[in-house]
Amino acid sequence: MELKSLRCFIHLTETLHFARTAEAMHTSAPTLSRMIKKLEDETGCVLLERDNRSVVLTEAGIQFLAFARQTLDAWHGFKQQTQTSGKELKGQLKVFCSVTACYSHIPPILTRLSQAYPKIEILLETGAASLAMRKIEEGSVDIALSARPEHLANNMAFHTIDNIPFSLIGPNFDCDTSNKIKQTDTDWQSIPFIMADAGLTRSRSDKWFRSHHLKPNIYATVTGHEAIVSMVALGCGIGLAPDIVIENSPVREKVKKLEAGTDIEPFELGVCCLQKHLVEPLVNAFWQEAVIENT
Ligand SMILES: CC(=O)[C@](C)(O)C(=O)O
Repeated sequence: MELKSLRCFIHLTETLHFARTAEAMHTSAPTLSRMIKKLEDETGCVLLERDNRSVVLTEAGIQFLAFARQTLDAWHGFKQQTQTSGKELKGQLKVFCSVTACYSHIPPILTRLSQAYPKIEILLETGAASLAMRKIEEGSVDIALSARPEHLANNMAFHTIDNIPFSLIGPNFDCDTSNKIKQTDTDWQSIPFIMADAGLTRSRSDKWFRSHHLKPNIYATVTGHEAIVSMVALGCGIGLAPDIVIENSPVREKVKKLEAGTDIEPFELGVCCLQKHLVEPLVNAFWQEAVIENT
């Protein structure tokens, strides 16, 4: 039985969707199907009832899910312990953050960590900020820098390292969008909006529209704050993005902050992992270095 199959099985019990889990676990739907079939052969049980339209966990599947979780936790614990030889920490730590956080917040943490523990190997994965929590929940990374979500799951540990304002931005050059903004009595509803697909930015954008009694005219829905800034810089519309992303963007000169967005609440950027992983030496080492930043 392979650990990867267990991880995929756990993920599949959450999505109940082969294509979505296959994509998230970087495999194909047929391979995932074979993996599940193999687990069923090995356990001698039907774990999931599936037809063309739905996937349902069986009673045996529920029991196997508990087994899969315990096995992965035990494996995690074992790896972390054996990697701690004497006082010197070594081994791999999977970290996730946005490309922006790689420039803005990760460098001092990694510098301190590598000075204190030169044998820790950091596997740094970058991606849309909105993916961080899911990556941690599904166990594909150990620790992440993330925005504090509106509802923090109670199995998550989160420590704030910075407070970051959001800004509403528009193009800083002559174009349809900037002309519409310039009009007296701007009709915000007519201006195309570059919308975040998920996460806190999505909910803050929805909230901004609601509080101004407007319906967004969505030009594009994008994943990743960096993409919002670059689409605004192309003149496609206006959008909401964290200041840190705007300031670190190579196209920052092409966008400007709009007064209309000054009422949007800032957010907390922090270090985040599963509560139960906080005791693991490598996770804890990273956590400590991230927390110092703020004290
Ligand atoms: C939320 C977060 O990770 C950042 C740094 O603000 C971002 O990339 O958007």
